[in-house]
Amino acid sequence: MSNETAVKANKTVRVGLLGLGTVGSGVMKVLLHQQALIKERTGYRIEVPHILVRDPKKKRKVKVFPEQLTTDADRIVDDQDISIVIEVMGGVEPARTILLKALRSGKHVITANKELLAKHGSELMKAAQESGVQLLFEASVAGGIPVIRFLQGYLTANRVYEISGILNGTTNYILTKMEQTGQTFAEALAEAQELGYAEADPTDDVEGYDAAYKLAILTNLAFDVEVPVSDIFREGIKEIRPIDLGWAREFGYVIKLLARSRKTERGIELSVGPCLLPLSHPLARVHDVFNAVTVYSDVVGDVTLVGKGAGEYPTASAVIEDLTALLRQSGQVLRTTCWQTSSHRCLETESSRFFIRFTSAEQESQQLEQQLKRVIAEWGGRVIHQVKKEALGKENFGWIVQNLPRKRLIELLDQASANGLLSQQPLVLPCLDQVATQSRKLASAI
Ligand SMILES: NC(=O)C1=CN([C@@H]2O[C@H](COP(=O)(O)OP(=O)(O)OC[C@H]3O[C@@H](n4cnc5c(N)ncnc54)[C@H](OP(=O)(O)O)[C@@H]3O)[C@@H](O)[C@H]2O)C=CC1
Ligand SMILES: N[C@@H](CC=O)C(=O)O
Repeated sequence: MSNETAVKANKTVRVGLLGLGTVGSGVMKVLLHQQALIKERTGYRIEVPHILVRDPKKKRKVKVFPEQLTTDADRIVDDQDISIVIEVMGGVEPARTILLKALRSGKHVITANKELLAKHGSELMKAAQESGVQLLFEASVAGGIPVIRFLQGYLTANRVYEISGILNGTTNYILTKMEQTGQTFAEALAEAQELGYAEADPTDDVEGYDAAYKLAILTNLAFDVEVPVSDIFREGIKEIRPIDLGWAREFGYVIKLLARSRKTERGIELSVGPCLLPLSHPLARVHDVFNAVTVYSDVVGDVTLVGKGAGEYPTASAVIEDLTALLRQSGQVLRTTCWQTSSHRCLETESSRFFIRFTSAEQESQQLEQQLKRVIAEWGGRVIHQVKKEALGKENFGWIVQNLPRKRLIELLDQASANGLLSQQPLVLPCLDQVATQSRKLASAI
């Protein structure tokens, strides 16, 4: 049915909503406030008869009728008049079971749940394909940025070689606040939670799991491989201190939690972790809750998409885009070649420069500095930037070391620690000075 015919026929579509937290409330508010616009553009009026929640008595951020709320998922899945289910409840179970049931009973599914997709995407996609319905998930990666649609629907004649991006809003917000306002990690995290950016368990954000789930989804779409999340090299930001952010800037860098997936001759390099980006890097200016994804492909070259990566409205916007795409019947044009398993090797991203921060034990500063520099030189490495700061009789050192692999640096610092020369856990972070040179080389071969 064309939009015009649908408008004339006053068509209504009934949607079941699973979850009424940050994202669910945003979805309801957008459906309410943009009702006329959505109807004008799709021809449909949208009704949400049932919303699944855990606690119907809880105070809500959006006005809903008590009879809309339910704790029984079957009221949605078994309702023949509901043709689309939106899942914004999070977690693996019971979301997985409910969505499989919904797909198998012929309902289209829209989800923002990256953990579920990263862990059970192939199972859900198979159920959708077998039932001839759509599984859409734009909101699962980078909030309001249309990166899923870009990978599924735009790069048909391109081969993607690399994806790198800031995929977690909470950690980008924390790092930005720690550097720009001097807030502590705990203060900045509390603000990110208050603003609705963080996951129900913020460990997922700060330990890099959330970004790893998103990277697994993007890798799947870009390279047609199913990557187990456990194969992704992952580090979080809990060890980053304001001193690291300050020193990085002194050396001409900014620290970001970067997610990277890169096709190489040896396999796919995948990593999520804090790293130093040169201030001239396109992602170095992406702050606060903003996310950015750069996709390197052979025909189009580099494309960077930037936007808000978390929060009520940017995420709701992506959910509603999936919904309106379904209503305009444009879901079918998307490539569905995702979640195919093929052989691949997951490797850690390599780097030729590392930032190290270490603290001497009392009275050991000089010996430590000399010993580390001697061993670094013996192993063929070089300290190219250095700074130090004394505090309470101990010396904090920040160095940029060139030409030594991470493994060697960790070995070196572990040895110093075993010899009683260090007083705290040291930090080792890669510097990403070169942007996708491998991809550029391959791209130029076409
Ligand atoms: N927040 C964000 O910025 C973004 C979130 N996402 C994803 O969207 C999803 C939702 O996130 P968010 O809105 O922040 O989460 P919230 O924790 O704010 O909301 C979750 C909602 O789901 C309901 N719920 C959770 N578990 C159950 C259950 N077992 N049975 C019934 N209801 C349940 C909760 O009910 P009740 O209210 O009664 O407790 C709540 O309404 C997650 O997958 C998240 O990763 C994706 C992009 C951005
Ligand atoms: N917790 C996530 C929410 C969006 O995916 C984030 O901070 O990016």
